Amino acid sequence: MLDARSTHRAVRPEHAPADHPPVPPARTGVLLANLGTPDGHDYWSMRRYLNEFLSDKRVIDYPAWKWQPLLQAVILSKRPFSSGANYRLIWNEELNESPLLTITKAQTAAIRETLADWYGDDVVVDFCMRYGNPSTASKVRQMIDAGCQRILFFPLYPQYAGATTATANDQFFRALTAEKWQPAIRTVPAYFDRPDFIDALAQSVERSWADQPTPPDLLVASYHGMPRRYLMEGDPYHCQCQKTTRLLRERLGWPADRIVTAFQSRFGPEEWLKPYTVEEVARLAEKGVKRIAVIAPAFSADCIETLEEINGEIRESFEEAGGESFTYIPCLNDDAAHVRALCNTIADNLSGWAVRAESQA
Ligand SMILES: C=CC1=C(C)c2cc3[nH]c(cc4nc(cc5[nH]c(cc1n2)c(C)c5CCC(=O)O)C(CCC(=O)O)=C4C)c(C)c3C=C
Ligand SMILES: [Fe+2]
Ligand SMILES: [Fe+2]
Repeated sequence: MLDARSTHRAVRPEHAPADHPPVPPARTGVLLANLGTPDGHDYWSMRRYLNEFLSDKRVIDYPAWKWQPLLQAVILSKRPFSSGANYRLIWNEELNESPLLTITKAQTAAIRETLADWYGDDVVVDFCMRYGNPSTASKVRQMIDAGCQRILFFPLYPQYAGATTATANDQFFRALTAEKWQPAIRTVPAYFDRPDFIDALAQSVERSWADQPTPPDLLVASYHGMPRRYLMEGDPYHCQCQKTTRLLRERLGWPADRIVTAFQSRFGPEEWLKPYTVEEVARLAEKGVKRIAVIAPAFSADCIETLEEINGEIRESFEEAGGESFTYIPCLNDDAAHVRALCNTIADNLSGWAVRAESQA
């Protein structure tokens, strides 16, 4: 939804004949993007969503002649059931939507409110998904209808990956090909190394430590994985994840051995980035580590990979190997320090496009 407080009205230009289309006053759009969500956890909703997701060449780069028969005949006949059952465990029944959608709506509302204070109604804020709804194309259309002659596109992934940031940008640029009047465009790059983002992560760790009478022995930073081959072919995601851990550790003032980096969510037969979180937590427990906390710094919002995989499968792996206390530190979601860091990131990238009310005064 675009900003309801808007006073902007479309008008017909003075020179124009009666049938000239109305031209809305110029505005700037900020379009947030996250990964996606099925419309429901039933078989067909899951199949539609997974088909769109797993047919994306940025995610799975095998040639279509090799991959599509396997995807259509084997994977999409089974995975919609198993994934659907996992979604059912975490589904927001009240709103009938996935947690990722609920949280993205809350983030958007909080960012909209802050940017309205900073820029008034010249800047409109909305969100879209790469897969599923609301689609990127539908939101690009709405923004152009609302008069956005400039759009700042912001994929909500702290670290760059071809499978996330680049494919979100691809979809955005594809949507623009349908538009007669293409707005000026900027895309927001990875923001994992911003001090305000690292500070928001560190505060969430400090809160978790303060909440427990006996603090955890160590922190596992668990990032979504990807095939190791993608790293070898030039994807910087691995390095940006490692650097995120280092910056977080430095901000916390901790020694190197108090944080472990690991990668989760392996999919398919290839080797992925290692160590695998599910194995690493078991190894730690076998070595005698009794208390761990897990944080997921690659996810800007909790989703199936955090709520179900980390807090389910990975927790079980630790406990079965002898671990005693497992704390999951939630994603930053609509936490105030996170919203502030995202708004600062947006403001930096809007420089020269929009003027903040404070500096106008
Ligand atoms: C945070 C960064 C992410 C990277 C990097 C990433 C790479 C990547 N993912 C797959 C395959 C799957 N991803 C799945 C879910 C999923 N992935 C991310 C983020 C990243 N993926 C998120 C936020 C989610 C959760 C979405 C949600 O709706 O909650 C899944 C599970 C799909 C399912 O069964 O529901 C798969 C499979 C690959 C192959 C890949 C690297 C190339
Ligand atoms: Fe993924
Ligand atoms: Fe690296």
